[in-house]
Amino acid sequence: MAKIHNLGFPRIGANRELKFALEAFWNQQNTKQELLETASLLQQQNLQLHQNLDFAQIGDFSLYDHVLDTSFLFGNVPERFSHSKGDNLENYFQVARGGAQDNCGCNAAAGEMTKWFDTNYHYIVPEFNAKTSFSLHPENLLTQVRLTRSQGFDVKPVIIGPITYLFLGKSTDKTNPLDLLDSLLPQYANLLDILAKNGVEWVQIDEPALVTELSAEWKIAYKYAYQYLYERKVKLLLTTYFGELADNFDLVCKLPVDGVHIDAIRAKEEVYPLANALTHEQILSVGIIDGRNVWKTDLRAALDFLQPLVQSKDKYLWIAPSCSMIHCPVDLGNETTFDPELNSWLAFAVQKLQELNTLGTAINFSEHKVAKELVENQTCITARSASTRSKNTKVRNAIALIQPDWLERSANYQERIKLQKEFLNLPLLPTTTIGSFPQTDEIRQLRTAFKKGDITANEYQQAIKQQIQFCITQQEILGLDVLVHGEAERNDMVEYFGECLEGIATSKFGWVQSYGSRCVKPPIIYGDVLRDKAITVEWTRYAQTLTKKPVKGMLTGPVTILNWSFVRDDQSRADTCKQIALAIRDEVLDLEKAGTDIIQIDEAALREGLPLKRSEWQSYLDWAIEGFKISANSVKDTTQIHTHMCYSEFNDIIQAIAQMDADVITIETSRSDMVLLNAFDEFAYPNDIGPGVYDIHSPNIPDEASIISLIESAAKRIPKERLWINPDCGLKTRKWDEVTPALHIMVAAAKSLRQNTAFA
Ligand SMILES: Nc1nc2c(c(=O)[nH]1)N[C@@H](CNc1ccc(C(=O)N[C@@H](CCC(=O)N[C@@H](CCC(=O)N[C@@H](CCC(=O)O)C(=O)O)C(=O)O)C(=O)O)cc1)CN2
Ligand code: MET
Ligand SMILES: [Zn+2]
Repeated sequence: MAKIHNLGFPRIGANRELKFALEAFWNQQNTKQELLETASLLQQQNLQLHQNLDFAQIGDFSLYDHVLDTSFLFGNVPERFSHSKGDNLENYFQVARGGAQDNCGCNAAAGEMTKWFDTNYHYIVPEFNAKTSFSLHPENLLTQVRLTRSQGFDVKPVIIGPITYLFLGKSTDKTNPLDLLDSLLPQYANLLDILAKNGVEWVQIDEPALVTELSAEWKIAYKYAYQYLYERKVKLLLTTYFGELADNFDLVCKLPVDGVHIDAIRAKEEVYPLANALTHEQILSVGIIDGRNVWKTDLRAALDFLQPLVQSKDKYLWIAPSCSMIHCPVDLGNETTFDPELNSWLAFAVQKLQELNTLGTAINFSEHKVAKELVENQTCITARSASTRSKNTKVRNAIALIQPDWLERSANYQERIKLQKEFLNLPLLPTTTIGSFPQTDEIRQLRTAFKKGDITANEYQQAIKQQIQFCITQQEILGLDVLVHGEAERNDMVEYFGECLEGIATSKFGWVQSYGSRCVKPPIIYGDVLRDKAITVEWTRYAQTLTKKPVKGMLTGPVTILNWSFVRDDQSRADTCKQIALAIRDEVLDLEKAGTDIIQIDEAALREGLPLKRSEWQSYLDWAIEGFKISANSVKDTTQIHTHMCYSEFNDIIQAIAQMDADVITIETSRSDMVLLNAFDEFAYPNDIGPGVYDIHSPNIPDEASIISLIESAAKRIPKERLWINPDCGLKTRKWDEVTPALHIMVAAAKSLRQNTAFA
């Protein structure tokens, strides 16, 4: 009998119940009690969905972030929060969101946030330094163990493994995180023993760092750590996901654990070799259902793939999704707007659990028992591959006609920028913003009313135009130099383009947690991508009629649309990227025709999309950069192309960024005190740069002196003639009463430097 199990389930709720409960709690609109009740209800609902599995996992639920939970589990709370007067939960949210008073009475900065491997999920980065010590706080986990066991489930706690935990953290001094291993391991050992005492047999210990390229010291640390944890009273299932083990394959095979989970979607070729390399009694857990995408599993193909393992591993075979399903929307059953054909191609988390059950029954009992499910599944799979819906001749012909000279601007940057400066007549240190202005409740409610049919398209458009007008007026008053329309018409920078392009579907409830209470609805790219009509031109044109200052056209780039969507699995990402690039190119050229002189193409996810293994970077960068160039570089020399990237660290890809040849790039630098600009300086990056001068993720209003000092510090690295002044990122998550004073101060700082003869 093979066991079936899950690695993790979405916690946000099918209707984002957790998001609303959290935000109400933070706004003091509900009590801690109410928040915890919602959380416990969601956990109960999730538990019921796991009834037919061999285990119910716990520890995958989190009120904010599972990495932050791990930091609290091991007592690793940054020192600046140690004076917090609140209870444990308040303290937890302070680390997540900032705001508590630190030792000197200042607002303590939130823990840094960064993306979880190559997903669009963001975690709170553990902080380490020479003084870091660990202590065990397993109470929450134990409560879950007891509660779940009392309902008759076999409980499998999920914890992040010690090496991945250290790997994900950052040192705030020069301490090597691995130096902390000796003090961390006894706490893990304690935890495992306590879990054993509470009736736990198996613990899932997540070590996704094993799919990255590890240096010798990290490999040694793996051996050391698992030797240390060897022969505890619980059994360990070492879970790897998001890619191949590659160089770490032998290492994993030799670790003294009771079982290994492998991602059979992304590391399919390694599954049989792993089966052969493990001892017969070691569990092999095969992640056969894609936890990162929304396509229905080909159950026949899965069964055929598993069959030899069923024979050879017998009861030592387990079956699971490839990774935790937190990266998947919750329930396809809630969707009402997909047509039946598309709907029949899809599976969200709830449906993936059903697929898992079907596979389990087929393997453990007989295929007869699930004959109906298997036939239905096969019908959908065959129909999808035969469908003409995913192929569009118009798109394929257009791709064949791409000319090499579309990828390069006619004149080089030096010549272009001269023309643009004359044409646009901008001052030294031009001020601008990254695109979005506050997405107020009013704007969201408008959109919801429009989508529900409570207001007409015309009423909606008029109302959005009023928002644009308000936004332009505010920017005029603030004295910004290059304006934006504010993106009020967009629910999200990626979803919006998904809604407007052919070959891409958007869901109604397909929410996926991005960080904390913030969610996204990644579009579903199911076919060839076509832009059959202009998307942003009318909004931009309208905004430009309201002002004499230039209004930047605002687009999301092809790589970012690709990386933040669910992507079709029947053609390469590179090919899909090229199709989106053509669609964006058409939009760029239409904007230009409509008189837009500055066009920004956001590539926030370009760097984020780098493969986990460095050896795969170049081939990704080749097609990603090509995609950007196709979309951007066919414009006239006088048209100024901007791009924006958040999430820092450009050192290792600066050459690729230079190849994009955007006239201006705006980046996130304020939190690093402009140190990130060193990459641009050392590489002698030639084009204009707008290093973010204040952090939009914080509600704090920056002060003028600190902005001036950041600009001066930037000017030491980049000639001032090439500097732009802007915030770090878009302002959509902020409130107007935060944005107005902050931008006022930013503009004042730029003006004061222009007048300062020592500077200008
Ligand atoms: N795709 C994507 N990935 C990204 C980013 C990004 O901007 N986009 N930024 C980075 C950080 N991630 C972020 C992710 C989400 C949000 C965010 O603000 N999300 C919003 C949802 C945005 C959205 O789709 N809004 C809908 C609103 C839907 C809604 O909530 N409507 C209410 C209606 C309001 C009412 O009637 O009261 C409801 O349905 O209940 C819209 O504007 O149309 C949220 O969670 O709150 C911010 C940053 C990295 N990854
Ligand atoms: C995550 S990058 C955001 C870019 C977008 N133009 C905005 O201002 O919101
Ligand atoms: Zn950004």
